[in-house]
Amino acid sequence: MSPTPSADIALVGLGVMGENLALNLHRQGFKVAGFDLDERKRDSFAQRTGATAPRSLQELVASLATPRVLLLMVPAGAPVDEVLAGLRPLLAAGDIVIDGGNTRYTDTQRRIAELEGSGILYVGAGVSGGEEGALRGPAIMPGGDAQAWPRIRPILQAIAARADDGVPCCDWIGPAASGHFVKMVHNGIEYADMQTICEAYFLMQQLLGMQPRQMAEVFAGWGRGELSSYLVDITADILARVDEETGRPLVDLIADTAEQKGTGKWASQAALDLGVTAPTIADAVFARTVSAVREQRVAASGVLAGPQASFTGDATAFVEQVRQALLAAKVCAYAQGFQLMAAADQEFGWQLPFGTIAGLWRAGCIIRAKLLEDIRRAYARDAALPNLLVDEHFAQVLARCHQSLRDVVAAAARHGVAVPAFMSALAYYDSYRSARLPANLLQAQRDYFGAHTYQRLDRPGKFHTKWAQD
Ligand SMILES: NC(=O)C1=CN([C@@H]2O[C@H](COP(=O)(O)OP(=O)(O)OC[C@H]3O[C@@H](n4cnc5c(N)ncnc54)[C@H](OP(=O)(O)O)[C@@H]3O)[C@@H](O)[C@H]2O)C=CC1
Ligand SMILES: O=C(CO)[C@H](O)[C@H](O)COP(=O)(O)O
Repeated sequence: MSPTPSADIALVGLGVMGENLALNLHRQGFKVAGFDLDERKRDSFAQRTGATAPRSLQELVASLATPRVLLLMVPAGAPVDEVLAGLRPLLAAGDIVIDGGNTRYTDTQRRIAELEGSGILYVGAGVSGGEEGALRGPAIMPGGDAQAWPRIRPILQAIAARADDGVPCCDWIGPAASGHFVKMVHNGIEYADMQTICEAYFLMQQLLGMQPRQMAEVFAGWGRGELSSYLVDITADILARVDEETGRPLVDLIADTAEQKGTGKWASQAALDLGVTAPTIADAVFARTVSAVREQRVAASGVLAGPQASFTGDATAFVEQVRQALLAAKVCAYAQGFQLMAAADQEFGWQLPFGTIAGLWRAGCIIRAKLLEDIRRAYARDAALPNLLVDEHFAQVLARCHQSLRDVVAAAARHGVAVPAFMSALAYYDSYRSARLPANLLQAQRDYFGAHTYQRLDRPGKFHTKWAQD
């Protein structure tokens, strides 16, 4: 006789995230079963967790208590479709499938449509925190079929990180693909956060000639103040690390060619599709793409002219300006990310809980930062905030820091140091605070060559001018 199905949850995909989430679930007292195509991963999982690791999806499903809960942690794209195709004939109405990978939200929309009528409850859940977060407590952003939430809530909230006030970093995001959309925006902000930190490092290195060890101390100091965040902390650690073989700072030995898996690009594409201004997120993606053409850059560095100036100012004062510039740019990037979510909210009618989202990003995830508590408070003051920049707290932060952002961007331009994310954050700030922009001339140009019409400030309606004089 086969044993009574009793596992609380099945993990499909026992790689970096899957295995660590399984260990986390096991530690929290849940009975876990796991499956991976790779036999060695199944064996390692069974050894580390003491849980069952059946050899087929059929046996996996048979080991689960009903209604069944399955968490997919396979690579985004075709593997998710493959697993779903294998699972579908094995599942019944009321069973819950959670895709915890970095799935593009449009794929989640498609899969929800494909499962319609099956009774299977589908959840797209963004998970952030990397290997360590998966093991100790990630931030989790589930969205999809709300009927699944009462059943999966105790499981997901038990394994999630907790913010300082004890609130779990996992809450219901909304219907359809909202969970994966929010995770995509998280990653877009992550790209911008990482790029602005890299630009701060680059400026201190290129203009002030600072060594990684000195910059490690600077970042460690910043991490104790208003820039307190996981990414600043790990930057300090990285800069302090010495290569054992050569005795040199390890960071100096790492090739300056960035890779990417696509979530930042998707966030930028979504911004373009939804008509949202998110230049700092997009520039963070472009900063990776230009870094990747290293051979061309090396060749161009011997051909193309740039300024010869060397830095002559007060180094200590400049480091403080860079800190303020980093804070200002960070606020601009978060403002863009929240604008992107607001536009999706309008488009799809998701009713996204912006304050809750900021709250659950306070711990566990890669962008966790002190600033997120301020964002949570901003949305508590005004749930319909048109832009984070106009919240009273953040308007004051920008009032205090925008001049440093200007000075740093100007210094970078004068010395020929590329800081695309700082520059686009400043342009974003200045564009958003400008009551008048030159789009009046642009509209006239469109009307001139294409009779596209324009609107006037002094009366309603659409107008066309016959611009060319005979
Ligand atoms: N790593 C990270 O820091 C984070 C990753 N994510 C996301 O989580 C998901 C998983 O990532 P990660 O754990 O890093 O990836 P890994 O590649 O480490 O693990 C994925 C696992 O899924 C297995 N797999 C692939 N296809 C199937 C299938 N059809 N059936 C069963 N198992 C399968 C793979 O096996 P094999 O290797 O043999 O193909 C592999 O063991 C991705 O969407 C990723 O973007 C999200 C947050 C952070
Ligand atoms: O989702 C994550 C964290 O939240 C991953 O770390 C992210 O996918 C890394 O992205 P990339 O490889 O494009 O830098």
